[in-house]
Amino acid sequence: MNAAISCKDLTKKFGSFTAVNQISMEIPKGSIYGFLGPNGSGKSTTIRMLCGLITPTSGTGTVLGYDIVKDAEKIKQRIGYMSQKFSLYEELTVDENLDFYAGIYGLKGNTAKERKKELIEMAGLTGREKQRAGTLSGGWKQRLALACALLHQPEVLILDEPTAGVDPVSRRIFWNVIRDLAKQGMTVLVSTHYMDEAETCDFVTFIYNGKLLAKGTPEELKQQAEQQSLEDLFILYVNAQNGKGETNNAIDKTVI
Ligand SMILES: Nc1ncnc2c1ncn2[C@@H]1O[C@H](COP(=O)(O)OP(=O)(O)OP(=O)(O)O)[C@@H](O)[C@H]1O
Repeated sequence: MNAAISCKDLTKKFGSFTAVNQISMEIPKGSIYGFLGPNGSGKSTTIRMLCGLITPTSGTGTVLGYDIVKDAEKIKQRIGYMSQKFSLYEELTVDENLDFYAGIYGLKGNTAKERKKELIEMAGLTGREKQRAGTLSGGWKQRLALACALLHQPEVLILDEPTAGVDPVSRRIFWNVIRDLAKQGMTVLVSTHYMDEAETCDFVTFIYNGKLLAKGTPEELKQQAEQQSLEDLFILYVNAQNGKGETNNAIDKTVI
């Protein structure tokens, strides 16, 4: 498989606590890969290791062929990353935020100007260039953060709960942009708590207590566990792990 991101037995311990426990996965180029799991299950920690922001305790991984430990700086230059906090400068305008990130990515002159123009249009921010980021609503902030993460035309986009706290209309607009990017060949790894978003991913994984429980296409996983929706499946996994609630035998077929 032509994987844009892959990892094997990726593990992160904080002291004696294991936040991520031997996660292995392969994310094909040009796919949208959903990362699902309850709060504190280890999604952000895994994402931060893959972005080269924190070092794994053990295990290996590559992004676009670069080693996540040895080539962390190269990975940071080649991917777009959007954290839960959006990383915007609230006192700066839309234009100034984009200029700041263009500087970080080494874009200059006309290249920077043209790229900014394209992204302002893509994000639907036309007319708001002089507005301070701090005064934008959640949906606009989110799209500005996405525009900043895309300035250097990354091949891989990593989004950590990009739509948390954003209204349904803005979420839909955001996902239309993400799907367009994937159609153009971008690989997208996205963590989310929204099952409607997960249903439209090409592949999903369930992570719980730092462990990867299942992975596959949404259809495969639902069929194997005989569930109508990913939400039902998600609840089933969590209950099965906690040894409570209703479970079914079919779940054994999907759990890794
Ligand atoms: N720097 C750290 N030091 C100690 N513990 C940490 C650190 N970072 C994360 N953790 C712990 O690791 C576990 C996994 O956290 P993580 O943020 O990866 O989960 P998550 O699945 O992204 O959760 P959420 O959906 O709430 O964002 C949590 O118990 C968290 O408290």
